[in-house]
Amino acid sequence: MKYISTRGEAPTLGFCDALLAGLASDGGLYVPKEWPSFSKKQIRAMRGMTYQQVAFTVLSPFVNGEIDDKTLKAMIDEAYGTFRHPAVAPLVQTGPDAFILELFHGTTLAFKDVAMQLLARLMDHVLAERGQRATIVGATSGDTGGAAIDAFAGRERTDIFILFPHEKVSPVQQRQMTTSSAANVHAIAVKGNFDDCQNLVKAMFNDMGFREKMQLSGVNSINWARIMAQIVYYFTSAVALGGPDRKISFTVPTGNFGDIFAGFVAKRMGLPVDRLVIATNDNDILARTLKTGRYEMRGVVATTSPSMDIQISSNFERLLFEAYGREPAAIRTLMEGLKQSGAFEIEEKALKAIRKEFRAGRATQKQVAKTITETLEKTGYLLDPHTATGVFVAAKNARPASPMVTLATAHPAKFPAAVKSASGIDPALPSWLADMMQREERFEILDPELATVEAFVGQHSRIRG
Ligand SMILES: Cc1ncc(COP(=O)(O)O)c(C=O)c1O
Ligand SMILES: N[C@@H](CCOP(=O)(O)O)C(=O)O
Repeated sequence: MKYISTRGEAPTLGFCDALLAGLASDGGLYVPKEWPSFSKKQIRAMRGMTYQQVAFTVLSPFVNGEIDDKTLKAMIDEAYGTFRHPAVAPLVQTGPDAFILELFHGTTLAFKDVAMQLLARLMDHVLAERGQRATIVGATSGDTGGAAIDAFAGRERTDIFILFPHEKVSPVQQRQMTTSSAANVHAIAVKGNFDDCQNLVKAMFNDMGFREKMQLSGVNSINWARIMAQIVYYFTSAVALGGPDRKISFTVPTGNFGDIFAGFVAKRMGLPVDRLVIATNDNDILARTLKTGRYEMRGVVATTSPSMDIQISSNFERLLFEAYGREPAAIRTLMEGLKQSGAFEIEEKALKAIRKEFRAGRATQKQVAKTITETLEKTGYLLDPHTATGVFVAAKNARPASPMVTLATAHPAKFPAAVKSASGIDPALPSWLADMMQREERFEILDPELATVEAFVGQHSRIRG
């Protein structure tokens, strides 16, 4: 399997090189040259497999033998051995056809752990084999940062720098990033929003001198391996509900479009998926885009689901690439428009292709709070605000007698203020995080300027700038 850039001007890479590259050198995102596919018989054979076995089956075609099977299996076992639920990603039924896919049983209580625990092991392995080191830079609206720091803390071959929006993440999210005692971990509070953080990370990658000198690598979902690992739970959950012999719908709380893009890939790989529903909060750029065909940035508003307070939805570029028939020139034009004017129009044919695959809806903060209250009253299930966004939108897009799975992307204890105000319940942190709010914090506050951030990374990475 080879990997190509959505902008068509970066070298084609194998799996291990794409893994270390993160962003392509032309500013695009790597995608597999073709989608591997499974027959119904092969998908049926996943019934009764463990999560780890399905992961190996689904990921193997992407890794393509660049890591031997025994080593890959061991990494998968170790990564998912860190999860606190034996099923890794269990399903909970909350209505006759309504299901919640719990993706928060990892160490930092968000779906990011699913991919990040594997990514850290994959990177470590490839760097060790090559005798290389890497400087990892990442942007977070709250969850990716904690998951990445947990997965990479103390690793000998990597230094990790996580940029988060100052005073715009929940206290639990912040402390998951700022209380690590590992010397290779650096949390940076940027005076700006998540889009500023993400733009700074992309700008560091696009500064070729800095990129090469620091041997930059990325752990955001711009890195193909993140998406790859997230495809697995679409297969495990669909198969548990009778797939591939009936179609399952999924609603995904969406920000950077990585998680739902993984669902799109699962469908491309042969999984019978009925509806794929994008759920946004008040930062509804994706819902507006599907309705109007115009991707248009507006100011980010702070909501009770801060991890989805995003306007520049990176992985939408991967979808555009598919919708435009994998034509990189078209993607270059669209992305140039976004850079110049903060907007672009999607041509009719591509928009039709997107609308064929996706639906979208938005939940206001009031609707999110009401969904938390009512779901608790009706089912006894306590939702976090991101998942509640999904549950609200799922209800509007469900079909009678057809299973709808909403992805539960975070544990309610990560967002206690919003959860308590809607439900009256103060969700407790699990035992391993119980002293989190008492731990000492260590982080740097920086202006959102490329030179400032590069100088900080250059001074503190063990690969000296
Ligand atoms: C809790 C939570 N839910 C949903 C999302 C949205 O996921 P994605 O960015 O993959 O669309 C994020 C982060 O992006 C998140 O942290
Ligand atoms: N919500 C995310 C934003 C970054 O998303 P990623 O999936 O591209 O890493 C976060 O929690 O940081």
